[in-house]
Amino acid sequence: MAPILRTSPLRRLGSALASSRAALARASTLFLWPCLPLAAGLLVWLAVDREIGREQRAFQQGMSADAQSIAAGYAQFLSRSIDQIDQLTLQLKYGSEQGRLRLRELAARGIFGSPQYVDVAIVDARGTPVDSSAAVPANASHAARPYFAWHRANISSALRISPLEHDADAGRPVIRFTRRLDGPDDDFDGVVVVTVASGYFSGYYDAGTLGARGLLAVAGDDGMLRASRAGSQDALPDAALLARVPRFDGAGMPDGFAANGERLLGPDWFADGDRRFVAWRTLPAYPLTVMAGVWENERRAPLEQRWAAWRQMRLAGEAALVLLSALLWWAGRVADRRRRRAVSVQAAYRLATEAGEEGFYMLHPLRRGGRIVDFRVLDCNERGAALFGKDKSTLLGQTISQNYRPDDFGQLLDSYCHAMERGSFREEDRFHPLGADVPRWVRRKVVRSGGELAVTLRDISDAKAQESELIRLANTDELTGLPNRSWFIRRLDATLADAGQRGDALALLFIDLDKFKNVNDTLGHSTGDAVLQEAACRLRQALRPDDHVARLGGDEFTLVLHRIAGQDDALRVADRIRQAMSHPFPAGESMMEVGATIGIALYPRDGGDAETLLKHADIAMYAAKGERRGSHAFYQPEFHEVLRQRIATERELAEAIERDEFELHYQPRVDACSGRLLSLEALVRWRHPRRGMVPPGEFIPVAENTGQIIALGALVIDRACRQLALWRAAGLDVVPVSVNVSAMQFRHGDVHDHLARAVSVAGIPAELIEIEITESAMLGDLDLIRERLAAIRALGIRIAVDDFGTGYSSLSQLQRLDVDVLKVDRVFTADLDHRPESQVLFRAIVSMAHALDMRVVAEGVETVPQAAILRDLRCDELQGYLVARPLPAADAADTIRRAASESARGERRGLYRIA
Ligand SMILES: Nc1nc2c(ncn2[C@@H]2O[C@@H]3COP(=O)(O)O[C@H]4[C@@H](O)[C@H](n5cnc6c(=O)[nH]c(N)nc65)O[C@@H]4COP(=O)(O)O[C@H]3[C@H]2O)c(=O)[nH]1
Repeated sequence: MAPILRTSPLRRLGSALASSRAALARASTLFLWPCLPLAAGLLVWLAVDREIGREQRAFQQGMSADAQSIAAGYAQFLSRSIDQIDQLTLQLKYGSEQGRLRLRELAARGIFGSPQYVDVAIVDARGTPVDSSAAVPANASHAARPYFAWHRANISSALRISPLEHDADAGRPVIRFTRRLDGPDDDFDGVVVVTVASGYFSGYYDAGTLGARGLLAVAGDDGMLRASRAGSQDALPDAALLARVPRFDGAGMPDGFAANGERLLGPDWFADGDRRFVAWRTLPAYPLTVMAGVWENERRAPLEQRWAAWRQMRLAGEAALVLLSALLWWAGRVADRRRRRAVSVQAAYRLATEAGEEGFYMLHPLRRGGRIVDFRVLDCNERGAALFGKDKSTLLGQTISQNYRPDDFGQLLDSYCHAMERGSFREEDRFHPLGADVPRWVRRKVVRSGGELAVTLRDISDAKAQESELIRLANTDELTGLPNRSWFIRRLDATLADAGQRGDALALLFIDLDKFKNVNDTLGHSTGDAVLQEAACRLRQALRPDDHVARLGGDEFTLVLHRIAGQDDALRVADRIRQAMSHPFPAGESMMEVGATIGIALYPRDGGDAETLLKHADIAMYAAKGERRGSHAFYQPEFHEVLRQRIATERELAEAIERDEFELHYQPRVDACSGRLLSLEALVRWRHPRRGMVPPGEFIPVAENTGQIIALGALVIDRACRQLALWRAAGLDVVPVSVNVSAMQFRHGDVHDHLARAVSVAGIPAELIEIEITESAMLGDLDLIRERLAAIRALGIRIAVDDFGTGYSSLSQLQRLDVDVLKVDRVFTADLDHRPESQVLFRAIVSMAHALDMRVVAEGVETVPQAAILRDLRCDELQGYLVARPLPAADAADTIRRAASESARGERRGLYRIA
């Protein structure tokens, strides 16, 4: 009985957790995994950007620092240089004002030897150079020059620095540093002019720090350049590099330029359209501002290359990550589709099986160290849970090991692991979970589904039971309970294979019940069945425990004797069986002798396979039966000939009946006292075309076995009636003729009709015919038999019981059947003259028969003493060789004639004479 357990809150929480876990797993598959590469890509992207940005900043800072330090150094250099020039102009001023100055001499002494000095001159108040370090043209005048005018107009002794000028004599740009000369009254007395090549100021340019296209420039407060250098080439035209010159006049600094500063100036500042990082410093003592510009492109180029390489690598990496993401997304979708399909299949399957016969389970493998050690029930239907004697909520979440005994679990685990590896398996197996009282049979189907196992169980116990029953029925003879032919053949094959391997000998006995046909024909099938059951029982008892007996069909049995030492073992068993079968069998209300004939084949002598052995044992049985019923025979190859003969006889007999190759002989029956001819018994003979006259003992059993006896019997009746008609037509004073009717013929049922027809066709009185039927034909359904006999008697035909004493009919039974004549079997006659008890028996038969109003005929009377005794015993009629042998029709006619003439003469000699 299944334990009833309610769903616990914990279990509900568990299933909620399980479903959210599944949703999480799905979200991971569909979104998380594909997003991870994208996120990684984004991080890489940002990291590269960040690094590039950091490098850019560092680069700018570097450029700024460089530009500033260059500008600072340049400012110092320029301040120092101008300081020197300032000092020089002061000295010249004082020297000139004191009249001690001789510039040419100083120049000659190399005072102005520095290359920056283009010229140093003293100009008088009219503008005429009065002294000069260089040669002065005759008409040279400074009067028109801006600085001259300025000094004349301004009473200032400060140093004046001119804008950049082109000195035609020097052929290069120059800057003139001038200072006013004062006269004694501080009136204007001229100007000291120091002309310096502007290239001197830009000589500070260092390609190592400023690069190939860096900038050095000096601008005045007036916004005009004093010196300029772009790159390593010092060339005034390069001053054009600065498209715009910032004004550093300290008064409000346009464009946001402070006195000292730095800035990245864009393309609009430079004629070449490039950008430079420019730092500037205003000289504290002079109205000049120096500018140092670092060319960004040059510095930036290697960095740009590196950044470009980084960006390319990043792009490739991003592409790979996007691809990976797409792949993961695609794989996720496929996996999700598969999982959903599996889930929907699972759901559909569960739905389908929910109301069905099958138990359904989804099992999740549990691993330890990578090895599957158990399975957990993820899902199941109610039917599946019921197979374990549980309700579904209880079984869910449990492991298989919780539900099986250790041994069963071990086997099942192996099978399930096998399915996890191979994909699927199906089997039929005993199913005995813990809690189940009895094991059941199940058909188990196991299919791997994703990482889990889908298992279905169908209870096939009923089908198995039916199958076993069918197998049992297929292998068992229902009537006797013995194994049947097909089981026996299979078993025999296996037994022979075993015996062959071990070198054993065995015997196969083929047993045929001798008179079974008779029982069946006369007593009906139910009696026949009882005889077969009794025979089976006796056979079982006659066997050793490990020998096998089977019913092949009909009245044929077979048995195998294992491991026999020799032929004698088989002989002993055969004797025991014959003995067992020789006892009378209960047949209806009486007993009946049946007996058995046995054919024996030995392995390996008579055959190596089941079919051959069985055939040879059958042939041996046939041969034994041909020899004598109730005997046995070991198989001999010559038996084939016997069998062949028998088959030939059956065929020939059929042809003989068709061609009517039979004739009747007639054996007289005479009065026991007078010897007068009373009747004739018609006995059939087969006039065989080759073999000559064949006695009935050779073909009547064959005809009975094959059923040909019915046609043959009809033929005999016709022939006897015709003969009587002929004899009557020939004027003979005929006596009644008795005809043998076999048990089968009688049971067949149309004897009455045929007799009536034959008598009528022949045109003879029915009283001329008598039928002889054996005791065995009278056994069975007495009412039916009496009915039939009464109908025959109603025609006027008398009934005689043939071979009385060999069967088990009783006289009282015969009385009920209204029998007219009792023919006592010749075995009783034969014993009369030497066994006194036979006479006692005979006397009893006679007196009882007479009491029942029956006449008694003694068969097989061969001797005069027998006849004498019989007469003394008040036997009514005699038949036997003593009187006459069965006679051909012509001889029988003579006998009739003789008997009639004797009768007419009133002689009382009769056909025989008792001494
Ligand atoms: N040893 C010995 N034998 C004697 C003596 N007197 C008669 N016989 C034999 O005993 C048999 C008597 O016939 P049955 O008992 O009906 O026994 C018959 C009968 O059962 C059967 N049979 C013969 N003709 C027919 C027939 O037309 N129909 C049927 N159903 N059976 C027949 O064949 C059996 C044998 O017939 P038969 O060979 O003709 O053998 C006959 C006969 O020749 C004697 O003094 N000593």
